Amino acid sequence: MQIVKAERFLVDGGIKPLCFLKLTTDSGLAGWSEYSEILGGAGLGHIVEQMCASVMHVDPRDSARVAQRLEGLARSASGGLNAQAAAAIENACLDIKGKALGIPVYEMFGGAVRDRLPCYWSHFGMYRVRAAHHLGVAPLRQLADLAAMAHEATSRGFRFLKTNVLLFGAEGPRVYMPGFGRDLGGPELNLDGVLLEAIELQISTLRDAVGPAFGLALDLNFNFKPAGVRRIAQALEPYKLAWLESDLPDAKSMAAIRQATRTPMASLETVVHRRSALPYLAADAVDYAIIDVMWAGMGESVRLAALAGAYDVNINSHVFSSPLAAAMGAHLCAIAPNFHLMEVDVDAPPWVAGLFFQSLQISDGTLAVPAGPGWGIEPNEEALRQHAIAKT
Ligand SMILES: O=C([O-])C(=O)C[C@H](O)[C@@H](O)C(=O)[O-]
Repeated sequence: MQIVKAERFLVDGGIKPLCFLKLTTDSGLAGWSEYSEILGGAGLGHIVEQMCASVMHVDPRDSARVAQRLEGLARSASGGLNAQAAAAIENACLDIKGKALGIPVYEMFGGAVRDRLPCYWSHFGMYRVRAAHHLGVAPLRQLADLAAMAHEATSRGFRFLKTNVLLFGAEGPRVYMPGFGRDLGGPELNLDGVLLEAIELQISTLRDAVGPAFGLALDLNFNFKPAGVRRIAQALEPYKLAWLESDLPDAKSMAAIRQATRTPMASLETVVHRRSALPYLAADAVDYAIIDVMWAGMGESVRLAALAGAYDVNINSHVFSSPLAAAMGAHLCAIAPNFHLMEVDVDAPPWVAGLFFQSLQISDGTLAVPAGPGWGIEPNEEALRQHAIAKT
C-alpha cells in the first residue's frame, strides 16, 4: 500500500477555522487527521503539504517509520510547526492502518483499558462570550449568565468544567487573553488587584452555582508570569479548584508555584516531546500533564503519557478543535493507565457535527471512546466542501 495523494481542507468552524488532512492510498483507503492553524499555526498547512511530498509512495502502515523520517527531516528546526505537521501526517497514517486492519487506533497501542472517559466541559463560557451567535445560544453578558450556564452543565450530567478568565466590565464581557497577543495586558502579563478580584469573583460565582463537590478548573493559558500565577493559585485556594492550568516556559518556576500552593497545578499542553516534558516531571512541577495528540502525534503522545506515568502523574487530553481532534485525544485517554480527564468542547456551531459521519457520544459526564476502525470519526468530504473557506 502506498500514499498517492495528500489533500488539505480548510473549513469554517464558526468559532475557529478547522483544518483537515486526507491521505489517499493506491488501495483506495484514505486516512484523516486534524491540525490547527490558530494559536500560532499560521502557515502550517503549507508545511503539511511540503512534508506530505516526502511521504508519497511510502506505506502509511509504517506509521512509526514515517514519524521518525519526518522528525529527521525537520531536525534542524525541530518542534513548533514542524512537529505539528509531522503529527498530522502520522495521525492520518494511523487512521489508514486502523481501517486496513479493521480496528480502532487504540488497539494498535495495546487496547483500551476503559471505554468511557470522564470528561470536562472546556472553554466554559469563553465561546458564549465570543461567538454565541454561531452557537444558537444566548450570549453570556454577566456573571449571573455564567452561573446559569453552570446549572446547565450540572443538569446535563457534567461533573467537571474548565473556564478561562472572563471579564464582565462596563464595556461588556470579554475573554482575557493577552498571552496570545489578542488583548491588552501583554507583553508584560502583569496581574493587578482589580484583575485578581475579578478572577476570584468569577470562580466564587461558579463554585456557588455548582456546589462543593463539582470539579472546577481555571485555565490561565499563557496570560500571566510566574508571580501572577502563584498569586492566583493561592487566592483561589478557598474555592478548592480541581486544578489551575498555566503554560509557563520554565519548569523550575512551575515547580515553585506548585510547592507554594494547595491548588493542584496542570500544564504542558504545548510540550510535544519527552525531552521538553522531562524537566517539568523531574522537578515535580505538575499534578496533571496535559497532552495534545493533534500537536504531538499519537506515537509521541503515548510515550509522553508513559513518561508522566513513571512520575505518578496522570494525564488530561488537550482538545480545542473539532470532534476529530477530540476523537484522537480519546484514543490516548482510552489506553493510558495514568488517565485523569478528557477535555471536550460542548459549545459548537450546529453545522460542525454535520462535518462528520459519526458523532461523539457524551452522557453522564463521560465520553464514549469512538470504537470504529481508525479514529472512529470520519469527515464527510461533501460537508467539508460545503463549508470550505479559502486556503491560506
Ligand atoms: O488550552 C486551550 O484549549 C487553548 O489554549 C485554546 C484556546 O483557548 C483557544 O481555543 C482560543 O483562545 O480560542
